Amino acid sequence: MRTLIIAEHNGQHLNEQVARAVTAAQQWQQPVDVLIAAAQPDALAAQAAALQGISSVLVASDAALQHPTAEHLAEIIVPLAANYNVVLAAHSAFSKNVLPRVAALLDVNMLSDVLEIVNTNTYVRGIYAGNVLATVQSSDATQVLTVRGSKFAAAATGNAAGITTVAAPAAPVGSRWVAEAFNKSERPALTAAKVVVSGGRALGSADAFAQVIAPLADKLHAAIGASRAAVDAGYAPNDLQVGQTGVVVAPELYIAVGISGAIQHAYGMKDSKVVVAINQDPEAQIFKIADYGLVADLFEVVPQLTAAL
Ligand SMILES: Cc1cc2nc3c(=O)[nH]c(=O)nc-3n(C[C@H](O)[C@H](O)[C@H](O)COP(=O)(O)OP(=O)(O)OC[C@H]3O[C@@H](n4cnc5c(N)ncnc54)[C@H](O)[C@@H]3O)c2cc1C
Repeated sequence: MRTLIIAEHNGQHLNEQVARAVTAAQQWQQPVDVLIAAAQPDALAAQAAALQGISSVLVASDAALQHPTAEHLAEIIVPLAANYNVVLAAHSAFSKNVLPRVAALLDVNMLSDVLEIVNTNTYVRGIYAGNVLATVQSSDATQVLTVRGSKFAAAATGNAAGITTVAAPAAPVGSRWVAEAFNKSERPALTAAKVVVSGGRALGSADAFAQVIAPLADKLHAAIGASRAAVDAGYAPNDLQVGQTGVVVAPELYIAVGISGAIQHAYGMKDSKVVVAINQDPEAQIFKIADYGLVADLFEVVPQLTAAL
C-alpha cells in the first residue's frame, strides 16, 4: 500500500511543515505520494518532487483551488484514498479543517496531532493539554492522521519524483470562499520563527506590548507571542496566542515575559529548544519548564536586556 501526504501551501510555496510530514511518512516503509491541490500547481509540484522520500506528486488543478475550501479538498482526497492505507498531513489550522472531513467521509477515526508513530497503526498523542501521553491503536483500513511537525526533522531536497495529474471534482455548492484578511507584519511568522518573545497578563496593556515586548523582539528578529490572558484582555491580537487553544510553537529560543506557565500555555511552547522565563514570582510554574529563569520585574529588566543586545 501507499501513503498520501496532503500538502499545505500558499499558492506559491509549500509550507515548510510538508517536509516534516514526509519524514513522518517514512515510518510505514512504503511509497509516499504528495497531493498538490492548487489553481497553478506547477511550481508547487516541482518543490514537492524535490523532497527526498517522495515516490510521486499528484496534482489536482482547478481555478476554484486558488482559494480552496476544506469541503472541496475533501472531495478531491476521498476518491484518491482508495489507493492509500495512510493519509497524513502536518498538524495545522489547514489540516485540522480538512482531514477530519476526509476521515468522516471515509467513516474512519481521525488521529490528530500525533507526536510519535510507534508502528503502522499505533501512535503516541498528548491529551489533557499534553500532560498525559496516550498510546492509541487504530484498526481502520485507512489511517487518517495529522503529525506534530516539530517532532520530525524536515526531509532533505534533491529528489526528482514523477508528477501525475489527478481529477479535481468541481467545488461543492454548499460553501464558497468569500474573502480573507491578512495581518501584514514584517516579523517572521509565529509558527516558523526561530525566536519567539511572548508576553503575558503582567504586561497590563497593548501599549506595554508595543513598548516592552516589540523592541526586544525587533532586536532578536523574533516573532511575538502572547498568553491567552493577554489576548483576552486585548493586549495582543488573537492570532498571537500560544497554547492549547492557540498555536503550537517550537523555536530555538522562547522568551516568556510575565507569563505564569499554566499547562494550557506550556502545551504550546514546551518543545522549544531553549526557554527563558522572566517573572517576578520565584514560585511561578514557568520556571519548571525554563532553561534560564530571571526573577525580576519585567518593566525593569526587559528594557535593560533590549538595550544590552
Ligand atoms: C480550556 C482552556 C484553554 C486554554 N488555552 C490557553 C492557551 O492556548 N494559551 C494560554 O496562554 N492560556 C490558555 N488558557 C489559560 C491558562 O490557563 C492561563 O489562564 C493563562 O495562560 C494565564 O496567562 P498569563 O500567564 O499571562 O497570566 P497569569 O497567570 O495571570 O500570570 C501572570 C504572571 O506574570 C507575573 N508578573 C506579574 N507582574 C510582573 C512583572 N511586573 N514582572 C514580571 N512578572 C510579573 C506573575 O507572577 C504571573 O506569574 C486556557 C485555559 C483553559 C481553561
